[in-house]
Amino acid sequence: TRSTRPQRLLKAVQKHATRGDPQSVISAIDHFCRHSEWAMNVGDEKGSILDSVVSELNPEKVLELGTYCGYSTVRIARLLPPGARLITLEFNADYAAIARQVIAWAGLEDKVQLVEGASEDWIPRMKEHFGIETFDFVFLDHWKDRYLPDTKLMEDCGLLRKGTVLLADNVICPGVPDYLEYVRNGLFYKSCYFKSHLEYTKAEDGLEKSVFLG
Ligand SMILES: Cc1ncnc2c1ncn2[C@@H]1O[C@H](/C=C/CNC(=O)c2cc(-c3ccc(F)cc3)cc(O)c2O)[C@@H](O)[C@H]1O
Ligand SMILES: [Mg+2]
Repeated sequence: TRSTRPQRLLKAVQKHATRGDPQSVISAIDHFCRHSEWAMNVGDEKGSILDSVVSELNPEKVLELGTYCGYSTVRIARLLPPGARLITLEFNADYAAIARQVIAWAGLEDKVQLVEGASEDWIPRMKEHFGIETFDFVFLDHWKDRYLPDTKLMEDCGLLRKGTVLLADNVICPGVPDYLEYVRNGLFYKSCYFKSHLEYTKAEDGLEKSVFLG
């Protein structure tokens, strides 16, 4: 049977990227998505904004919601200091299998824990299962109607502390209106918008950075 797009993306990584070199993995995926097949990775333009937020924050404990093929997982993990940990949640077994191989090709498996399952099932288990008290940084890039309920769930589970940074992809395209209203007009966050473009296109999109006020 015909291969899937994530499988073809992984093949492109294995063909063009150097094992143990995260930047070459990122470049191989961006080239594949720009010149062969579009895929819903955060991409190079928004990825540079993601890089600057992570580099400035130097987080120890990171949570990613929605691994997909592991592109943003590699972007974030490559910037983390030794001993820092990234937990990424992915409930599609096929995507998780591809992402594990992409993360391994980049040589970042020691910094990353890919958990196969739904965010709403695993967010409440972060403390007892992973020994996580609070997260320093959360990247939201899963189903767009899950951003707001999962943010409220993280609050309720005490996983956010004063200064925790949430960075949300796709706040314009496809858009997350309920989440935006909550972090911009609610009382719990200081929020700002980073205008950019939808990955590999000229359409507008952007990232919303929201700092939890505790
Ligand atoms: C509750 C739960 N738990 C665990 N994993 C979960 C989960 N909910 C979803 N996932 C996982 O995360 C990824 C899903 C990503 C959803 N992203 C998008 O839909 C998306 C779409 C576009 C887009 C823009 C314009 C278009 F014309 C078409 C598509 C761009 C993007 O950047 C996107 O992120 C995917 O790997 C899914 O299995
Ligand atoms: Mg996205």
